[in-house]
Amino acid sequence: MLHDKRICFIGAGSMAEALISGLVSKKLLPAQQIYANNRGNSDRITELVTRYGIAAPDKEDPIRTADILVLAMKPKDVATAIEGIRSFTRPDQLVISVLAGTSTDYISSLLGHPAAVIRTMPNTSAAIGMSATALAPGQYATEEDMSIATTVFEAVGIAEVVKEEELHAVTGLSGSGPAYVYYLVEAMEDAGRDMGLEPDVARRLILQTIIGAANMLLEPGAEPDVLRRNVTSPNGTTAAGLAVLAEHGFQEAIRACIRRATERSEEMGAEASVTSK
Ligand SMILES: NC(=O)C1=CN([C@@H]2O[C@H](COP(=O)(O)OP(=O)(O)OC[C@H]3O[C@@H](n4cnc5c(N)ncnc54)[C@H](OP(=O)(O)O)[C@@H]3O)[C@@H](O)[C@H]2O)C=CC1
Ligand SMILES: O=C(O)[C@@H]1CCC=N1
Repeated sequence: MLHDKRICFIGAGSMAEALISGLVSKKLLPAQQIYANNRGNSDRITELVTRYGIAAPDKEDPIRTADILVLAMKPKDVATAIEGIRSFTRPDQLVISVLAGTSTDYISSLLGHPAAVIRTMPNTSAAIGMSATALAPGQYATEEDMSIATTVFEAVGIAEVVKEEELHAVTGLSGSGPAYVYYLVEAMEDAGRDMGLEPDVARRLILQTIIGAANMLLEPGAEPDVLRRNVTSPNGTTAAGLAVLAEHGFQEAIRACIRRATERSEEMGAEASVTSK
């Protein structure tokens, strides 16, 4: 479906690289049909061209000729970025946004035409084909547009269709989510070091524990509270450890973290639209 399409990334940072890496390794379309541009860091573009074999830069042409534009700059930069490319865009292009907080209507208004915009929230695990992505169509996007966008994100992980207003919560949960897991690993590694374990041994044990637990949860009928109880022997080590987590407000901390990240997504969307005024 995408084999003859041209995709141009506007913004070439971490998220663009994760998607490019995933798309190229999954061979969803030839790497030479993928373009990336940014505000002006040409070394970064050269790095992506060399690393993934994507097409060499050409400032205006890929934007004019692309079938799909992927907006991948920070939300605060979207107005300036679109101002810079607006005259090269076409009304029939599909616009996929990965921007936190930023509404499809706002992007259409910046483009100045009823653009088919699909708002998405992937995560950086797209780089290894393991993103958890949610997508929502803007008011001018068709079913075919959604089908194309879903194909893109299914190539780099799983894709779930949600209502646009739910994307703030998705951002707090799974967009930012990899960072929470890395933070947990950092804390577990510190603890392992404190207990005298070799860091490389501790890392291997921690990662296999996380992978094993995630795979247990993927088994049919698995529930986290049941699995947790299965680990927790009465008066044993797990019960002792979990009691300390409860004393430190672990569950409340996680809920507050995701709530705050969700609110921040809402704030960033509002800030981006104020900046452009
Ligand atoms: N990082 C993540 O885990 C995730 C990020 N996102 C979203 O992805 C988007 C990008 O985030 P991330 O990749 O982390 O950010 P980065 O800071 O890594 O990259 C931002 C990119 O945008 C470019 N840019 C800035 N201004 C313009 C402009 N006017 N025209 C063209 N390009 C411009 C920058 O170019 P230059 O270097 O030249 O300044 C840079 O290439 C954000 O909106 C974020 O909400 C979504 C899901 C997960
Ligand atoms: O931190 C951020 O704002 C972006 C959005 C989700 C992950 N990173």
